[in-house]
Amino acid sequence: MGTVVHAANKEANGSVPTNKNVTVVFVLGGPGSGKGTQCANIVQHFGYTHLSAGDLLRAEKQSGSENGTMIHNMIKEGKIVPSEVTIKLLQRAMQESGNDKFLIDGFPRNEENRAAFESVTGIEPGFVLFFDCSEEEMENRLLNRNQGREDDNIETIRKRFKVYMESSLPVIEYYNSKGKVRKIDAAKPIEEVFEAVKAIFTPIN
Ligand SMILES: Nc1ncnc2c1ncn2[C@@H]1O[C@H](COP(=O)(O)OP(=O)(O)OP(=O)(O)O)[C@@H](O)[C@H]1O
Ligand SMILES: Nc1ccn([C@@H]2O[C@H](COP(=O)(O)O)[C@@H](O)[C@H]2O)c(=O)n1
Ligand SMILES: [Mg+2]
Repeated sequence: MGTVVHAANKEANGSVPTNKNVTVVFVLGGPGSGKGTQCANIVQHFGYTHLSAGDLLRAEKQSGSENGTMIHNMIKEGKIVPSEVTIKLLQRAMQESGNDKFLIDGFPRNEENRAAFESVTGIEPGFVLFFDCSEEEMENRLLNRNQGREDDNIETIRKRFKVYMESSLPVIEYYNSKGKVRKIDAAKPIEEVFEAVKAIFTPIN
C-alpha cells in the first residue's frame, strides 16, 4: 500500500543518480503528538531507520557546526530552519544508515521543505503517517516531557503551534489531496495508537 520505489534517486550531491531503491514514510503531526514515540515502535517491529529532523538539527547544533547559532535561534523561536541545511543532514543520515527504509519524522514542515526535498533527492514518500491530536493534549504532553528541550516552554510551544497551523498543516493537506495521508487518532493511549499504526504498516511489510 502506497510504497513508492525509486529507480533513480539522486546522490547526496544532487547530481549522480543511483539505482538504489528507497522507501520513505513522512511522519507528521503537531508538536507533542507522539511522532518520536511511535517511530521508536515502528523501528522495532518493521525495520525502518528513524530520522527525526529536529533531532538531527539539535545534534548539528551540539557538534559546533557553523550553523549552530542559527539553528539554536530558530529552534528557540519555533521557526523552520532553511531547507538546504535540514536536507543535507537527512541525506547524510540516510547514506550512513545503510538501510533503504526510512521514517522521516517532523519533515517536511513547510512548503519549502517539501518542494526542496523532492527536487534535491527525487524521492516522493510512499505515504504520510499523520498523528492527529488536540492542541490541549499536545500542550499538556510537551509541558510534562521533561527531556530538557529548550523549546518545551509555554512561550515557544505557542509559537510552534502557530507555525504548525500556518505552515505544516498545508503540507499535510497537499499530500491528502494526493491520497497519501494515513491519519491516526493520536490522542489515545500509546499502546492503542500503536495498534492503529501497526494496521497501516503490516500489509506492506
Ligand atoms: N499517546 C500518548 N499518550 C500520552 N502521552 C504520550 C503519547 N504519545 C507520546 N506521549 C508523550 O508525550 C510526549 C511527546 O511525545 P513525542 O516526543 O513522541 O512527541 P513528538 O511528536 O515527537 O514531539 P515533537 O514534535 O516536539 O518532537 C512524550 O513525553 C511522550 O512520552
Ligand atoms: N523540518 C524541520 C524540523 C524541525 N525544525 C526545528 O526543530 C524544532 C524541533 O523539531 P521537533 O520535530 O523535534 O519538534 C522545530 O520547532 C524547528 O525549530 C526545523 O526547522 N525543520
Ligand atoms: Mg519528536
